[in-house]
Amino acid sequence: MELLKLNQKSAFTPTTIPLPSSKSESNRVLIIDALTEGQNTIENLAEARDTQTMIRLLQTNPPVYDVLDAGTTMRFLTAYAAVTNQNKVMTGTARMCQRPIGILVDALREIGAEIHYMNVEGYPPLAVHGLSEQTKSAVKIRGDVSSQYISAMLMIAPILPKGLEIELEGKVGSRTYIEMTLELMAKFGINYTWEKNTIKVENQAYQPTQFMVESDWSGASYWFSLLACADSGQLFLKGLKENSLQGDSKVVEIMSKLGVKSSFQKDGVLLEKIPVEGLEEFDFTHCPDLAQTVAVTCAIIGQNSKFTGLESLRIKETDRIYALQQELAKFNAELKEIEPEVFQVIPSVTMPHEVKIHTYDDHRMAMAFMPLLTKTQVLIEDPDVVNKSYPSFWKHCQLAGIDLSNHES
Ligand SMILES: O=C(O)C1=C[C@@H](OP(=O)(O)O)[C@@H](O)[C@H](O)C1
Ligand SMILES: C=C(OP(=O)(O)O)C(=O)O
Repeated sequence: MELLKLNQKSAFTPTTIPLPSSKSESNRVLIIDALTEGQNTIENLAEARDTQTMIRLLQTNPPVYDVLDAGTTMRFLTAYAAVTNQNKVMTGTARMCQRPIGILVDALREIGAEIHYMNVEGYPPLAVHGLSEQTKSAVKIRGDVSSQYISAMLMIAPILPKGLEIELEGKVGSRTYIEMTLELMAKFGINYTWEKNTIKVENQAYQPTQFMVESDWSGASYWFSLLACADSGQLFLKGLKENSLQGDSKVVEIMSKLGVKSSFQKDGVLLEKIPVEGLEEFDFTHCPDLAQTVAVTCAIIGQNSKFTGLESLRIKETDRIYALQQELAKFNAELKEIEPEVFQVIPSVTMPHEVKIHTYDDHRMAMAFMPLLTKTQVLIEDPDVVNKSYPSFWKHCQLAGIDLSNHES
């Protein structure tokens, strides 16, 4: 077992963290680019494995699209393969084949795509046989499982001869990601309407565009957390904008209550340590990728808090609720379900001299627990797991002055 040892450190001198680019923005513009007739200029695509996998699959066009563990790549490429009328097998890691896709497959079948399950009904692997004729121009999609199904359908909508009307059914989670999809489509010349629960996109052409991918706010969240947990310090996060397309920019507001002040500058944001105001209730419905960061922060800084909107965490890279519960317990903190789907973070009161974090094939488990090094020595199992979204994460930790080394198990 590969282990990374992070030595305890609680003060940070001002440092600039370059940050990776957003994989969510990158994976959307890559699909839009593939659907555009004409030349786009896209700058700053993400180094994330999820994005590099998408680039490789689009460029090499193999008969089997193996997306590894990338949810957006699986969902977006399934819709892309259908609308471009291709025969493709869609597959991924064992975990990817346990992440549901039935809602997207149903929607694609409704508009005329031919798709078969190759193993278990509702889950990858899939055999996509394209969409030769659009049979319907309106679909209903439930919004409470994954917004990625809706984003996937929206991006192919302008290409469909009859356009597409999507009625969102029930509670809509990760709404900010649907907004990101539509705002990006608009930047590439697409008109749409979104009234109440119905989004409508007519048949129209994407326009060649110049686009620069922003830095990744989900990746930025770990640096906010580090400062929230530290005794003192300042960090400058490069390439973030105040008016972001990414819903995870909500971390600014959340962390302002947990001891981090953000000041936007021309080319990024300056983080400074301030007194904790305390916020007792957090709803992660629209920013699920921030939940682990904030849970660990609250557990470390002694902030007893209530968490809701965690439902989708169970079907991500791992069951993130279970994973958090197991790993928080290692330093005597808890994520306790106090009523159905309502959780309480009960902070740590005694800290062991060393904590070994298991990462469950989930990049966010490794990164979210890094700030624990402000209180004790930390060992991270399988540190390369960060490559999914943030391959330079440990290098950036070193830039921040963190002493880390490989450790024999
Ligand atoms: O569309 C996207 O880029 C994403 C949407 C979210 O997933 P869900 O919609 O499944 O919550 C998020 O968790 C994921 O990391 C990226
Ligand atoms: C859930 C995530 O990604 P995906 O669903 O695209 O695999 C994530 O990056 O935290």
